[in-house]
Amino acid sequence: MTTITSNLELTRAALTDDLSLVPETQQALSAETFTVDWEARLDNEALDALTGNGWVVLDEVFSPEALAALQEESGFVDYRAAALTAGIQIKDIRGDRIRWISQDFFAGFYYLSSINALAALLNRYLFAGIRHSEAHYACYPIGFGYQWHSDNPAGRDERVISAVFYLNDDWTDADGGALEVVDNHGVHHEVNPVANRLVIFDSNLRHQVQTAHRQRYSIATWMRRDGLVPFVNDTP
Ligand SMILES: O=C(O)CCC(=O)C(=O)O
Ligand SMILES: [Fe+2]
Repeated sequence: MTTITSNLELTRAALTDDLSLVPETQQALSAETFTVDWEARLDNEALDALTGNGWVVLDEVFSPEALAALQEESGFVDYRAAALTAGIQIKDIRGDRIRWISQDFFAGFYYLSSINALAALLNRYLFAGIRHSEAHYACYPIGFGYQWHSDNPAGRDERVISAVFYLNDDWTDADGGALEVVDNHGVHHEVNPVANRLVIFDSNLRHQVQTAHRQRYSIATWMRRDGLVPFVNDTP
C-alpha cells in the first residue's frame, strides 16, 4: 500500500526547495516511475483507431505507484478521506478546481514528461506536428459536467490532440460523469472516467462530460502545435 499524504502538505512541499518538507513518497518518485512503453501501447490497432475514428482508449496506463502519486497530488485521495472521516458535504470541501501543472508539481510534472514522450511518438508516426504539451488537474463537483464543445474554439487550431487521464477508483455507471465523444463517423461513445485510463482524441472532435454524481478527478491534457518553448523532443 502506498502511503497517502495530505494534498495541502504536498502542495506546500512543491513550493519549497527544502527536501525535508517533501513527503518521502514524492521524493522517491522519478521520471522512471512514469515511463510508459508508448510504442507498445500505440500498436497498429490503436493507431488505426486514432487516425480512423479520431479517438482511442488506453487502460492501465501507468504503474500503480505513478497512479497513486497523481491521485495524491490531485486531491482525489484527500477528498475520499475527508468524505469518510468528517462527513462534511463534499461540495463544501472543494469547488470546481483546476490546477495547471508546472515544474512545481512532482507527479504532475513527470506525467507531463511522459505525455511528451507520447507526443514525440505521435509526431513520428502521424506527423502530428506537436511542439508543446499542457495539462491541468480538474475536479468536477457533484452535479457538474462540461457541455458539448471541441477543444479548439472557433477559428483556432493550436490544439492537435487531447488526452484525458482519469483518477477515480471504483467509478460505476451510477456515478454519471461519462465522457461522451462523437467520433469521425458521427457515432456517439460513452467512456467512464475510471482510474488509470487515458482517452486520446483529435482535439477537433466534439465531446461533453455528463453530469457527475460523485466528485470526479482527471487530468486534462493538450498537445499543441504552437509553443514558445519547443517542449517535445522529437529525437527518438
Ligand atoms: O474530463 C473529461 O472527460 C473531458 C474534459 C474536457 O473535455 C476538457 O477539459 O476540455
Ligand atoms: Fe474538452
